[in-house]
Amino acid sequence: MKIAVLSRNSGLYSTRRFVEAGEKLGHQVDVIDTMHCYMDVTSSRPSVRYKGKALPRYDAIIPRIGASVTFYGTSVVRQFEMMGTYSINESVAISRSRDKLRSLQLLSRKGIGMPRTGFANHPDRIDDLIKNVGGAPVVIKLLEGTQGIGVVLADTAKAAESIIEAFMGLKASILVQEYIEEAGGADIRCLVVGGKVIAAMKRQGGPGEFRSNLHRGGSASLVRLSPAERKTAVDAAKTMGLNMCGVDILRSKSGPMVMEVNSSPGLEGIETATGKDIASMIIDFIATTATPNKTKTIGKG
Ligand SMILES: Nc1ncnc2c1ncn2[C@@H]1O[C@H](COP(=O)(O)OP(=O)(O)OP(=O)(O)O)[C@@H](O)[C@H]1O
Ligand SMILES: [Mg+2]
Ligand SMILES: [Mg+2]
Repeated sequence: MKIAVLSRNSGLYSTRRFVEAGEKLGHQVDVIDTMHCYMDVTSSRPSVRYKGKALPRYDAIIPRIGASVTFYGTSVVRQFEMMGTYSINESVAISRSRDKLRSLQLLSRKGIGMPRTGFANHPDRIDDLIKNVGGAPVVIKLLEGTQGIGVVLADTAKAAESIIEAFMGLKASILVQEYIEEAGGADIRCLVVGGKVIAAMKRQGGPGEFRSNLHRGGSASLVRLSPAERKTAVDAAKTMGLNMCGVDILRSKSGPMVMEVNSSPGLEGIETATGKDIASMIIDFIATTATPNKTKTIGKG
């Protein structure tokens, strides 16, 4: 097969691993810089142009769309879909999961466990917003944050109000969430591919840190999932319509709670923690699933 990895940087661990694994399995794998693709969207024979030439026909693409380039990146994926190229994750599903508001609304509608969450743009009654998710302590998150930046734990209602006011002053959209203390500064990353959890790891924050992000000094280890956790991860992936994703779960007193679903999950942490060749498992999934001109929208909303 001819596979393209849409990635801004061919030196990234995950990108390199897809190329390595694909070539080992006998496929041709090219890395295409998403942001350098351009296209004639009105042509009756859609194509993607790159560095002065039309790209050859690929059987499948693996989009690795960073959060900051979601808008343009998904439009490039859409163009490939119009050409009949199979994308492991569809453009609509990527957009859906990127929008935290939209994805939490959809997950909640499907009855998937999640921390009580309030969204606000500019509430007149911040005290009510906090009370509505069960009162302090609460976690306040910037809608656009990643790597744990912009995620704050407020111990008291007073602290929460000041933090929310500060974010509002910066015109940032925020989310206020019940703090799941019993998670103990850890979360579980479940890697779902083709409706199955193919790998999972526990990430534990450093001492005194409630955020488990590896970028914030967290450490990863192997974990055994309960059947309920496995089901939650698979249901979340299905709700988002993603064939490949990382589902982040908190272990709470009332069962697994989904925090977010990531459509471009990194491979380094999870391959290291589990010792599995995950890149090859993903390439294998593509090789058995990719059918030309069969891009269909899975998931709703
Ligand atoms: N409601 C909560 N209760 C307890 N811990 C939480 C809660 N929300 C987040 N955390 C902790 O903070 C970390 C960062 O939060 P979250 O994943 O929402 O932020 P992010 O900036 O989107 O990170 P990412 O890089 O994973 O996208 C989580 O991995 C988890 O350990
Ligand atoms: Mg995130
Ligand atoms: Mg996270």
